[in-house]
Amino acid sequence: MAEIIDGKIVAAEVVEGVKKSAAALAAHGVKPGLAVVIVGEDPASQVYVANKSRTAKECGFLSVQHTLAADTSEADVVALVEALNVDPSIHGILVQLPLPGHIDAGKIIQTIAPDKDVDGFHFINVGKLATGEVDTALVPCTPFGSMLLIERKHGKDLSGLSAVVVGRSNIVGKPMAHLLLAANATVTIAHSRTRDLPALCRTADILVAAVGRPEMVKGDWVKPGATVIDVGINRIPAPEKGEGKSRLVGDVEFASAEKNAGAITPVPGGVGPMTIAMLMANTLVSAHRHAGLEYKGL
Ligand SMILES: Nc1nc2c(c(=O)[nH]1)N[C@@H](CN(C=O)c1ccc(C(=O)N[C@@H](CCC(=O)O)C(=O)O)cc1)CN2
Ligand SMILES: [Mg+2]
Repeated sequence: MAEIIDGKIVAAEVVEGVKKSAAALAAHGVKPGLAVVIVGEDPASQVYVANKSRTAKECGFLSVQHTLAADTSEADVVALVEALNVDPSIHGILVQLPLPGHIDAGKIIQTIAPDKDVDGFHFINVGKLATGEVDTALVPCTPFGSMLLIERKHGKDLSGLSAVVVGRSNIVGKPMAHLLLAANATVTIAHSRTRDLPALCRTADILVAAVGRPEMVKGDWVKPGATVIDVGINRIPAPEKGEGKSRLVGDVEFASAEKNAGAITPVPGGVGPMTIAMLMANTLVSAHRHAGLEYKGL
C-alpha cells in the first residue's frame, strides 16, 4: 500500500514558515498585503476565498477582500484591478476563477501587474516559468504546491525520472510540466487526444493527474512504486450517504491506485490545501521583492 502524502501537514508547515518570515519582515516596516477579488456567488469560490483571506490574516498579512456582484461589468473589474496595481499596501492580487461568463478572464488576468500576480497566470510569469526563469517568476499555486510535495519525496533534482502530466490547462498542466522540466525530469504532457493513455501513464515514475474528470486514472495505469499527485477536485453524487448528498473525489481512482503507487495524494487533503499555502508564500515573496529584500524561503 502506498504512503499517503498528507497535504494538510505540509501546507501547515509552509504557512508556519510564512508566518515567521512575515514577522521578520515587520522589523523592516513591511506588512505583506493580499487583495482577493471575487465576482458573483459561486458557493465553492466563496469557501476558497474565505479560506484565503483567513489564512492571510493568520500569516499576519494585510488581507483585503473585494466582493463584487455577479452582474459587475468587466470595465469595473478592470478598474478595481488597476487601482490595486498602484496601491502600495498590496503586494498580491488574486481574482478568483471562474468569473461570470460576461467577463473575459484572460483580459482581467493580463490587467494584473505581473509583480503582484500571485496566481502566476500573467503572460510575464508564464513566460518566465517557460524559459526557466523560475527564480524571478511568480509560480501558479497549485503546481507550485504539487512540486513541493514531489520534492519532499524525491528531492529537488528529478534527473532520470519520467513524469507524465495528464491535462494541459494553463493553470495546472502546463506550469506543472515546466516545473518538472526545470527539476530535470523527463516530461510528457498527455491529454484527451493522447493515444493509449493507460500505457503512457504506466511509464511514469511521477504521475500528475489534472484533467477534472472524476476517478479517470485507474490503479492499473499506475506503475508499481510511482508517486501519484492527484490535482482533481470533483464533487460527485453519494447516494450511499443519503439523498442529495455528495462527496469529493480526485481524477485518480484512489482505492485501486493506492495498491500500486509508492506514494499518493488523497482528495481531499492532498494538493488542495497546498494551493492556499503557496498563495501565502507567493504573497510573501512579492512583499520581499517590492521592499528590495531577498527571500530565502521554502
Ligand atoms: N484565481 C484562482 N482561482 C482558482 C484557483 C486558483 O489557484 N486561483 N484554484 C481553484 C480553486 N482553489 C483556489 O482558488 C482551491 C480549490 C480547492 C482547495 C482545497 O483546499 N480543497 C480541499 C477540499 C475543499 C472542499 O471540501 O471543497 C482539498 O482538496 O482538500 C483550495 C483552493 C479554482 N479557482
Ligand atoms: Mg468568461
